[in-house]
Amino acid sequence: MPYIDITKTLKEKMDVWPGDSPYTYQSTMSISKGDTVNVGKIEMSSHTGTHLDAPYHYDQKGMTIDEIPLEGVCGECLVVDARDHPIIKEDDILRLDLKGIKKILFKTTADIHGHKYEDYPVFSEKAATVLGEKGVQLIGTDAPSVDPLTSKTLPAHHAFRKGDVLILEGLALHHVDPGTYELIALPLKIQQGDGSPVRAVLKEM
Ligand SMILES: N[C@@H](CC(=O)c1ccccc1NC=O)C(=O)O
Ligand SMILES: [Zn+2]
Ligand SMILES: [Zn+2]
Repeated sequence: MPYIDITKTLKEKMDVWPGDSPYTYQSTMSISKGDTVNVGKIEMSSHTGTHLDAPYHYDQKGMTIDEIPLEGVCGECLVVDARDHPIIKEDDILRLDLKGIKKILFKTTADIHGHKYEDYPVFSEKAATVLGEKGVQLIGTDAPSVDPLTSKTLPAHHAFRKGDVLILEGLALHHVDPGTYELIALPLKIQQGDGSPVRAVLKEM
């Protein structure tokens, strides 16, 4: 099977960031009611489920989601097992052979424990800085954020921003073995968007 789906399903009553817009899908036209077609209306936050942050999400001057280059979200990526790390620290990064690695996905315990928002693995500011310094251009996590729920300063987001590292969040990685794959995770082309849901897939290399 060449493609591995690493996207969370968007469904009614799914967990969202506390206080954020709930996900809803409503039928607006229905064949069973005599319409020619079935049509639905989706309402959701740009940060629901598996999504890409635009730098604009945490930096007023940052790139918006419609400006993200396609090569920034497609290409060779490394999936690493970070399941025994409640905080991904600088040492965890320094132990990795990142030669030539531009995209790296971190498989943590977040996905196994469901999309929980109270405690999920995060990145230390130093780990985020080192990833940028090593030339990584995109990181992905199965957690809903790279900073703690209660953070008001978002140190990891801003450290990734300084290193021009894009952030994919809410991945489904529980079924993915560590290794090298081709990643495709295209955001919607939302004008002035701060982020977007993506359909993220991995292809065996
Ligand atoms: N996935 C988001 C979570 C987040 O920061 C957020 C999402 C919706 C509404 C507010 C948020 N953050 C801070 O208030 C992120 O970490 O980029
Ligand atoms: Zn986000
Ligand atoms: Zn984020």
